[in-house]
Amino acid sequence: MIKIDDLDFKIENRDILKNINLNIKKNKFIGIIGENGCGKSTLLKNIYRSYIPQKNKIYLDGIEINDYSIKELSRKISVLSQNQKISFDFTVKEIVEMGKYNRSSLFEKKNYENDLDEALDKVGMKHLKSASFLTLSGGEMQRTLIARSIAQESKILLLDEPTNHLDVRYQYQIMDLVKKLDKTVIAVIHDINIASRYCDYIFALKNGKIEYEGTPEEVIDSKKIKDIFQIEVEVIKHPLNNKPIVIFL
Ligand SMILES: Nc1ncnc2c1ncn2[C@@H]1O[C@H](COP(=O)(O)OP(=O)(O)OP(=O)(O)O)[C@@H](O)[C@H]1O
Repeated sequence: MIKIDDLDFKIENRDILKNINLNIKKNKFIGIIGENGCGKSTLLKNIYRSYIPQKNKIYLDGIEINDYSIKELSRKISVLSQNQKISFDFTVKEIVEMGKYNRSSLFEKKNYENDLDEALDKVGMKHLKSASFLTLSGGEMQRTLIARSIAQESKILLLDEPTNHLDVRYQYQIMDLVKKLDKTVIAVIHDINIASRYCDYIFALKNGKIEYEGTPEEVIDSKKIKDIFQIEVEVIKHPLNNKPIVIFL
């Protein structure tokens, strides 16, 4: 579904990403972990074309991403980024409606209202659909933005720190919700235990390179975590789901 061949990316002559190779299959939940500044957001930005790769090396369904129009790309990919600031006083429903701008034909508009309600229902926000977005709590805002990406009907969801600023309950609620969406997800995740619980496959970046990749069981290992984050940890198995969990020493 998404294939990246030997991507390098420079900003102001500095190598930010080096020799990135990824091959992401449909409906997999992919995590990207790594220390601050190692290039995680830059990698996502290359995928959603906020940065234009300096060489054509990112393919979506076999087609180089620069060959898609913006509208075509927005039908394929939705993005929840770290700095998505909405300063105008839109209602929750209006925010979700923005996800629909890429569906403009009369045929596609037929179920418009239903689709909006369904998206809001999925994230438990239907009762707040007339509320002002700016008055929502952080968790409600995040859920509204997820409803917008549901309305967008894209098959791929890119998330840059989706649990940022959320309390523990919302962190798990949002991740549970995303996991159930039946989409291909690529998420930058800071919390290693959350990455372990939700990801099918993890890429660990170090200085702009993929240092380790594999299932959570393969990547979340005390030596590898020390190498990536320079911290001492012990890795044990979660008593209920058997996933690796990190205990900070
Ligand atoms: N527009 C830019 N101009 C200059 N440098 C940039 C720009 N965008 C990113 N960088 C640099 O590229 C490096 C990688 O940044 P990036 O945001 O991808 O890291 P990250 O792994 O997502 O970090 P964090 O975990 O802190 O969000 C950093 O050193 C950053 O300062």
